Amino acid sequence: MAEPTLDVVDKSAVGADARQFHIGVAPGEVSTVALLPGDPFRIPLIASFLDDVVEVAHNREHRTIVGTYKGRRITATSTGMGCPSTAIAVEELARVGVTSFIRVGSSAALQPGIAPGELLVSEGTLRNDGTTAAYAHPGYPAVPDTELTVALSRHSERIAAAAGSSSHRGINASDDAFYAETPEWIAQLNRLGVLNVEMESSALFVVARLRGLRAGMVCSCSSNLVSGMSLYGDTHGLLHAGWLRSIEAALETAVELEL
Ligand SMILES: O=P(O)(O)O[C@H]1O[C@H](CO)[C@@H](O)[C@H]1O
Ligand SMILES: O=c1cc[nH]c(=O)[nH]1
Repeated sequence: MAEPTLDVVDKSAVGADARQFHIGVAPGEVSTVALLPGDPFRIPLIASFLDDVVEVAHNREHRTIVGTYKGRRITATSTGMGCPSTAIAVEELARVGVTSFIRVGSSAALQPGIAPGELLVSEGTLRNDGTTAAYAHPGYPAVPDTELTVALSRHSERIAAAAGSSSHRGINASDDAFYAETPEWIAQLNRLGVLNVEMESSALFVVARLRGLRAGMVCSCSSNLVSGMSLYGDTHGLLHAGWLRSIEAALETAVELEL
């Protein structure tokens, strides 16, 4: 029997000029820079810094707004949790015109002396995720844009210090499985000097590099996994204050670098 002829789809060429399938955004509706929280319910926090805010779309976990900060157009889109939905958000935002991305997330500290609400700026990500394995060799580094990271770190340090808090910079890990972070894994990351762990930056940095885009990340510390400080403690107010400082640092970076 003859093999059926397949008309195989090339996804790299799909939908570049259309309303995007997952995020629901069309070309021309967003700015060149996007802030990326994980949680759609954190989009209003970003909106509180902006003027003339418009909601562009809210489809699945991806809520998108556009507004202005100090005269610069700013987009914010929630990625949802984890690398699969983050890779989709970055791919689709790039198709509609975004060229720079700053993740404003939450993350658990892996070194002693870091408290909830302190800021954590990424200098690179240990890729403990499955999504980026589909994109690149295991040795391919997940690294943020250097110029963006230097500016983001400077603004984070200034804004944290003004509030009597701190900002740290270093290598973080991206895990896929929040509840499979065993004590052994946490101790191993700590011994490697890894500063913090979250779940999205691996995809953000790898996809951004492969597509010629700029990316960076600043997180608010949610808990400290080597100081017995659990997520379920009374730290939400501190985490929230850190989110506000991380958003301000990201916005100042976007203005300074004209992203
Ligand atoms: O608060 P966000 O930005 O979602 O970040 C962190 O919180 C979630 C886990 O609780 C993961 O998405 C992790 O990366
Ligand atoms: O991956 C993560 C993110 C936040 N907190 C954790 O404990 N793990």
